[in-house]
Amino acid sequence: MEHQTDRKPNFPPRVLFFPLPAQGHINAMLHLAELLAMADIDVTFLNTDHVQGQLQQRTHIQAKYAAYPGFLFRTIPDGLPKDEPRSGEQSILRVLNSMLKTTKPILKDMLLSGGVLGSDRSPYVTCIMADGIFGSLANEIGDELNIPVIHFRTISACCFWIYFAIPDIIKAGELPIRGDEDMDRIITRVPGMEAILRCRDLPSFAQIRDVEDPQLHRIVEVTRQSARAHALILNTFEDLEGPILNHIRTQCPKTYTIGPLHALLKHKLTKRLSTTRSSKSIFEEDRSCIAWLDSQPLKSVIYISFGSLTVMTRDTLMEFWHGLVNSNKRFLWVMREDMVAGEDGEIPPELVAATKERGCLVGWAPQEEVLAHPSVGGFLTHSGWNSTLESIVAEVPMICWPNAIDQTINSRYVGEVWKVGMDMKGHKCDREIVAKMVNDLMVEKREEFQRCTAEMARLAKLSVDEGGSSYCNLDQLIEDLRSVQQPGMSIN
Ligand SMILES: O=c1ccn([C@@H]2O[C@H](COP(=O)(O)OP(=O)(O)O[C@H]3O[C@H](CO)[C@@H](O)[C@H](O)[C@H]3O)[C@@H](O)[C@H]2O)c(=O)[nH]1
Ligand SMILES: C[C@H]1CC[C@@H]2C(C(=O)O)=CO[C@@H](O)[C@@H]21
Repeated sequence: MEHQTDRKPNFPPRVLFFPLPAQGHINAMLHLAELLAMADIDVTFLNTDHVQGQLQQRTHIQAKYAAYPGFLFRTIPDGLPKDEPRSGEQSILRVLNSMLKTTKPILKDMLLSGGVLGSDRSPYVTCIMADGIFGSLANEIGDELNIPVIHFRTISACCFWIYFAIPDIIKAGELPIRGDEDMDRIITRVPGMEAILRCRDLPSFAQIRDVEDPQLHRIVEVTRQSARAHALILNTFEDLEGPILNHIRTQCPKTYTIGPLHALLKHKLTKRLSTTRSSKSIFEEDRSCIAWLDSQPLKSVIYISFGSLTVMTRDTLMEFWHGLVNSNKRFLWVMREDMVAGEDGEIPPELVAATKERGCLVGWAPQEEVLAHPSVGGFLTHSGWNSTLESIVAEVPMICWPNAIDQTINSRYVGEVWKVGMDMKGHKCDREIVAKMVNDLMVEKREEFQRCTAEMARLAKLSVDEGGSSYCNLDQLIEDLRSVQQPGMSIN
């Protein structure tokens, strides 16, 4: 069989997407993959066997993307036994570590075997679009096979930049954190964030008590690898994170900001008069909540979702529930079946019963549609990056209950910089606080937030409209992908 490395030039470009197998990563990368497909760039979307199985079971993804002639799904093992649990934050770290150990030779083999990742019209991968968290692995493969690599990091620019700055923070003696009483100390060594960043706002992996922490060092290393990539893509927009992006570009000059990607995709699909929406979720979407929302008054409902990975104790869940009930507001709550930790994880039946009056519980919602619904007036969120962007676009103010990863810094920016919501971090998560914050968001401070959410939503929409920064950056990225050096001229 012909090798990728033996190939003759002049085939059309084909971009290989390689996301971390987690919902927030798959969503963002599928949005971009579709945008490229719309621009006649062929795409191979590489999912793990496990994720592709879930998507096939719960969505019409294969049929939907078959509408794009050069769009292929391919799969790769994640290296874990078939029956190993893969839900929740700890599990995704296990999956990540397993893939970092096992994937490289398999992926390299796939790339070397002509046609495995391509089709007749474009048999060879001309660019690897790797999730930034796979950045080191992807750079190694790119170097060895002479294929350009672009990193798509699905977190906020703020979080990316903090990881980049960690060695300087440590050198300046501002890390480690020295106990709980240290959490309000300001970290001054991140350029562009000199006065805003407290220890408690650092990404969770950076809230270390030991500077040798191996997990943090792996994340810092992978982040710094983006400076070696052909380009870096961030799902953000200039008017949101401009000052930080200027700093990032001192290290990663070719940084494309093309977000909010879901809004850019929607804009382009609408222009094509193609507005049918379909699920991309590895969870079973329950659309009954849309009918429920249809029967609620304007902006009366608070929507609650903690994303695809958050796990909480039953006690925390009960505090949220009592707080919501005591707030007297209507609520729509996404309660994943794997969301409550421990064996006692079943949703309390009394919760389900009492909620019926003024609430609606679903296992997984069509979130973009929910946030855009006129009945929704607030969002209690874990501050995952996709949820944050979706809320900004929908002009819905947030209460942030960040749990881990980048959520701690995203929530700080939501509360203190963009002023489109309130940060619960640092407050005890009890029913009084929850009820008060819900009331503040939905009633007392509603008008105050409205001004900022309306302005930020306006800027987000401008960025994805024709001539806007993200719209133009996507065009440049497409040009770049069409012109990147054809691979396969040599094996290093
Ligand atoms: O009922 C639901 C709940 C969520 N979503 C969607 O699922 C995605 C969730 O993504 P995100 O908000 O980013 O949260 P996580 O699933 O927790 O994402 C992980 O990945 C993100 C991107 O790297 C990080 O920002 C988060 O911290 C990390 O937990 C969003 O697009 C939501 O619209 C639904 O469609 N239905
Ligand atoms: C499992 C988490 C490890 C870090 C990943 C990440 C990142 O890009 O830093 C973001 O979200 C999480 O899903 C990933």
